[in-house]
Amino acid sequence: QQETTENDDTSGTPHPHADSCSWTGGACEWDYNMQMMTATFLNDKKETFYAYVEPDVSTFYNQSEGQLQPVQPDFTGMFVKFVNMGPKMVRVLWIPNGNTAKDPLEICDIEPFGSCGTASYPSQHFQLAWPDNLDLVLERFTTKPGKNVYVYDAFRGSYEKAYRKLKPEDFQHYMMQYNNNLFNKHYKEKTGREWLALYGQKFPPRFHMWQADSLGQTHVVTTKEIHFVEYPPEEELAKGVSLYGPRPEEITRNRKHRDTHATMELHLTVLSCAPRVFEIKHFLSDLEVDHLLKVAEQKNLETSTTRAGDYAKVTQEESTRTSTNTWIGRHQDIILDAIYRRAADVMKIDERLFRRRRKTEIPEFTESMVDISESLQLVHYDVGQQYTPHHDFAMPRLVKGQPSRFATLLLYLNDEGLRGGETTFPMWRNAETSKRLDVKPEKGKALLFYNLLPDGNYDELSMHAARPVLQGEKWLANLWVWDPVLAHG
Ligand SMILES: O=C(O)CCC(=O)C(=O)O
Ligand SMILES: [Fe+2]
Repeated sequence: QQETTENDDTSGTPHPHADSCSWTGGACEWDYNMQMMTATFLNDKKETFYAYVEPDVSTFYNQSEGQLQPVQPDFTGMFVKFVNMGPKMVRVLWIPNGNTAKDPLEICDIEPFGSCGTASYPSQHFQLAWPDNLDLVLERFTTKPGKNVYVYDAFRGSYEKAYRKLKPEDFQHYMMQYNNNLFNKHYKEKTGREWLALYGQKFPPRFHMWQADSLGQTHVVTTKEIHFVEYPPEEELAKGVSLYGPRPEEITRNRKHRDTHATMELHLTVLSCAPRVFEIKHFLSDLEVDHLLKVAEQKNLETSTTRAGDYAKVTQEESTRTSTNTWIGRHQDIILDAIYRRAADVMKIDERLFRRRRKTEIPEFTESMVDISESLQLVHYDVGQQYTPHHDFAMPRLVKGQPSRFATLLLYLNDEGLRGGETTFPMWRNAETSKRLDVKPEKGKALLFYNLLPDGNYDELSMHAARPVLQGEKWLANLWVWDPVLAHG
């Protein structure tokens, strides 16, 4: 008889937060790769946690475990997280090529007891200093493969000393990071991955996450948000949509500009299992694509920054993101509203979460009345422009709920005359090739990927890049969905 151990498969086990996610449109399904683990903290205090354990690569090909081996990617990049366990702001500096004679580059400032991070490579040299005295180096780090987290601890691990020196609130934050480091050890043992999130504060993501069991696996979504096929009159578009969503009769009225069917099917095809990447062809109709481009033309595109609307401001070399972009909201017109609704359907998330809500709408979502989606970001790349490897998440902040970018939906708006400009996942896990996974832009196609894992950790493998455009131009729209909300009020 088999002993019951903490390694038991948890499929069939109720979701530990089932009570709080019944409204999410199916997210209470428990991911079958979640496994129970125990972490030990100070004074031998133990806590259970459900960790996401990456399935054997053979299963990505529908073969039994152990049949195939993962191929080491050519790409050697990695994510690096810096933690500031001190009461003062700390600046992270990068010394390119280890050349200290040159001026180091500012990577990010870390709030007291906070963290920040960047995509990097092994054998890179970083140093930490107070922003007002960069010559006093607090800590130096050289990155190593497989080691993502680098901690500056002002009290060198002595929580007694921290207790004596810090205000109670600061000490509490110190202990959060202290416990997080302890948790990371257990988590790494269990999963082989480092814990990039911050332990002990929030639910795992409660929004639906599509399974990506095997390459080519397809999920079918039936949506009422059928394609627009003829242009609504300008007056209709100019009216916009209420912040709380259109009234039912407005939806009926705009239906006459759309396809004749009551519903349409969208297919999400798995391109990668780890990270989870799905391709959705014909997400947008030609008319909808034309509309987005028209809206973009009416705006002045600005040079893109990294992680706009986000917390960690990463000011790396200027060449990381060379495109131009602009933001457009859901409420601008009925076509945009329909695109948001369709996006919500494709993610199996209630569309009302993609806008502001009245108090009576989804009261179970207690975090905030704020939307979980950002404005659509329209991006334009000319020949030579690109976005170098990066993650769409930013490191957790010491705020309730620890909001983060959960999913990314990319909408490709053109392909004719375009060479290059692929979206690429250089860290994807597979058993066939050491090459990156390239996704070719195709007009109207969407790409969905998750930046978080089902257990709430940040997925390092979700690293991606936009390859340089070689010929023509590239137009793209980005939709980011947060867990739980962007602006935590
Ligand atoms: O342009 C692409 O294909 C990817 C863009 C991207 O990763 C981003 O804007 O965050
Ligand atoms: Fe991105």
